[in-house]
Amino acid sequence: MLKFGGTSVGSAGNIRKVKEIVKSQDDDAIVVVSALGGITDKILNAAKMAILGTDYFNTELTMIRERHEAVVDQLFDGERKEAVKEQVSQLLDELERVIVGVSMIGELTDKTLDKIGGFGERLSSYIISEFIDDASWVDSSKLIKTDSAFGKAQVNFSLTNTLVKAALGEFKGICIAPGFVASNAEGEYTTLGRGGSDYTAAIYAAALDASVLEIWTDVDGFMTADPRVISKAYVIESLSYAEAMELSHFGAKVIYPPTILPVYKKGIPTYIKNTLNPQAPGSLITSSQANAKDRPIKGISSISNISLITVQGLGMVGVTGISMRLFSALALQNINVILISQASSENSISIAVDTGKADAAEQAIRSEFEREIMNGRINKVEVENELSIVAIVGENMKHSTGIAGKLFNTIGKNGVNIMAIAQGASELNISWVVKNSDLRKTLNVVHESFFLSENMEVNVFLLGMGLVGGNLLTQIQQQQEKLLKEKRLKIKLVGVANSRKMLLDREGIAIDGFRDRLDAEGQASGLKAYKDAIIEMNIFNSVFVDCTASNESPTVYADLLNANVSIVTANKVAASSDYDNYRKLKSIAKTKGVKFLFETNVGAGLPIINTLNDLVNSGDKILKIEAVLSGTLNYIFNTISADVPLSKTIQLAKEEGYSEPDPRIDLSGIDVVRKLLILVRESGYKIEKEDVLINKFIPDAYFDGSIDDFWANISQVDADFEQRRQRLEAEKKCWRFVAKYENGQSEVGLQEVEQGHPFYDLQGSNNLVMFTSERYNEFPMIIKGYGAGAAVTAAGVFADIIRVSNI
Ligand SMILES: NC(=O)C1=CN([C@@H]2O[C@H](COP(=O)(O)OP(=O)(O)OC[C@H]3O[C@@H](n4cnc5c(N)ncnc54)[C@H](OP(=O)(O)O)[C@@H]3O)[C@@H](O)[C@H]2O)C=CC1
Ligand SMILES: N[C@@H](CC=O)C(=O)O
Repeated sequence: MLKFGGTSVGSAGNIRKVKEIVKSQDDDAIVVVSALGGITDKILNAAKMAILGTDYFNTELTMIRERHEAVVDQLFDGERKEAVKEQVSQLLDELERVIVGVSMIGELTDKTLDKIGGFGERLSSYIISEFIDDASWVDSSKLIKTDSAFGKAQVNFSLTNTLVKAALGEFKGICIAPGFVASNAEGEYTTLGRGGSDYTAAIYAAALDASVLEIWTDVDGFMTADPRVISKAYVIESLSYAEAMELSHFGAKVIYPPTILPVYKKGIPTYIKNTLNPQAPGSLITSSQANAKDRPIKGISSISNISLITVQGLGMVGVTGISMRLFSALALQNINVILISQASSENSISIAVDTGKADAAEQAIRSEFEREIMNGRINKVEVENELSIVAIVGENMKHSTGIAGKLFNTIGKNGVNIMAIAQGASELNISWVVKNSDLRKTLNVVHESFFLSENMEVNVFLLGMGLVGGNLLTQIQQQQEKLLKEKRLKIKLVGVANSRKMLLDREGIAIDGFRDRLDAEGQASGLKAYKDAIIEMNIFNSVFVDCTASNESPTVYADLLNANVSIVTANKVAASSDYDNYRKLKSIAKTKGVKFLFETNVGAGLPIINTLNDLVNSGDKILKIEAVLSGTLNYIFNTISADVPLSKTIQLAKEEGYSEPDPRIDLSGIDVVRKLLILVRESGYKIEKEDVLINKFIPDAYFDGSIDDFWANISQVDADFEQRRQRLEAEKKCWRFVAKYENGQSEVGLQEVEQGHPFYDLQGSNNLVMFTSERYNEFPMIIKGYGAGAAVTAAGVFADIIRVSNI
């Protein structure tokens, strides 16, 4: 038993493929076909136009005729072509007569719609039966008998089975049959519902005890999720009837849901195959038990444009019959309830319905419970629109504990609000309601967290692509493949911005040539615009990476954290801002389950903050911090000599990429104050920058003007410094800019350090931190190494980004 859908028969080229597939069968075959893709919509549209009294229906009819004639022209030659055309033309004339009739009497009943709705299948099945040599044709409308519920008739299976068996039970060869069409006891046309051709094929398959049913469509099979939303979705090799039924109900439009029941009852294996890619293995639906090794969930599906109606009232508690009245009222209005969720207190019940039916549903409920609403026993009938239902489906969920916990934890961490939840006792399906705007993110996060996808993805929004940001991108580019291969971690750049422009692409921005693309395609930016765009994009596992030295960029952190975007920052401004702000940011991150990481704020790529956190978290108490924390200053004091004056060393530190974009931040001691503040705070103490004593070594006057003034004047201090340097050299001492915290006292300043002191041999731009703690007391813990430089800093930022992924 084979069935080909609208796209599969949508053109002459595809019909040729259908013929090849059918001919390659080594058994007898009944082949059910849909109308040429899009034709049924056109027919129904023509009818609707006719009743509206517009002539547009003629245009639709002409297009329908031309499409069929073109297919016939391409498939047939000579006399055969003329004969087929003639037959097709007669069917189209008949269709036209009915539609003209509709236009004349101005009435379009469900019965008429059923009469004309099946013309597409009658036409396509006739053309294909003529095109496949030796194929016969059978009229499904004579064999599939239904009641008279025009539009979505119910099949009379006992009569249908008898008729199908009588007509085709002994059939040998290839027989083509139209899908979708049926008839009632009076012989009037009925139809099986949109998508009903699948159902037709399943009805034939079950009646004839077919060895297999193949549904040929335009996708490779049931996918783990909608591939238009989740690029990593892949084909599910095999699934049970129950799983297929659940997935198709929840929006996976691969198969028409009623199709499953007849084949399930007879245990007929059913394949979903792709006509346009026949070699692909497809999906197999069988009754075989789920394999214990299978993933707990097979697929994720969703339905959009849902409304949630909540009926609430203390007067509902313990009152029998409320649910019965609610659902009867809806059933009377022919309203399908897609999801039900009830609080165990019985104080409220929420139902999800198609938004198109929401008004009618609300009215039905209000009128059914008019008395209870009047007397206050029911105090709320609330309708929320623009929602979606998401469902995860898998037989193996019942063998795995913690699925729901993991599911809702992951969704929650990504800031998606769940508005209602339903899970059947069979544990085959967990469904929940989210806002339409959260749908894409929800699907991605769920797909990812259940490892339906091979890789974990972290989506990076970068701010600032100067020295550190630029190096970071190069490192990501170099390491991307290895991380993907060995850690299954995909670092995806989805946004870049500098102070002028931003470039955003949820599918990923190639790092090669991104600067040119930012210039050419980037939109005008600003911090607020970039932040709003990030929140608006609402991408799962997002991280905002701040590689600027901006005082303003930290002002967007709180909003981003609140929107469940993690922050990784090389910028020290936030963590060294007011203590309350620092605490607030940490607290939002904690509440939202996202990360606020700033390891590079102290010692660049050195593992200082993480080590400090480990000490404190494991119960140690920091008693004293002594540190050289400025790469720039250490470099300056290691480089200054009789030949290289102070002003030149500052310039060199900038060129080496050690200094802040504005080196006055280093020279004034502000950079070290920021770092000390962060260390003291991370040690668990409250401190503000005003609490730190600064002993400056360059007079304030040099920092007051513009940066150009600074560069123009700074050489004035060279002579004095050279004198002081000579004295120091004679005393075999060196300068170190030291930060110190002890007993609540904090200070930073220039110190003259003697040989033998741990700071004395600190070379180049290195940093050194000594933590004296309760545990590391007699011998303090020392962390030492490069404390500045774009490459090591970028590596530290990179490590923080990887930390966000928790791998
Ligand atoms: N160098 C080092 O050793 C270390 C540096 N850091 C920190 O790393 C950060 C970056 O330093 P570095 O790479 O040297 O700086 P750069 O000056 O080289 O780069 C800064 C980048 O930030 C962008 N930028 C500046 N202001 C804004 C803004 N308001 N909005 C958007 N983008 C902005 C700049 O863009 P535009 O060109 O448009 O102005 C530029 O792309 C600093 O906070 C520094 O303290 C931390 C540890 C060590
Ligand atoms: N400018 C800073 C860079 C690292 O934080 C320094 O010199 O240490």
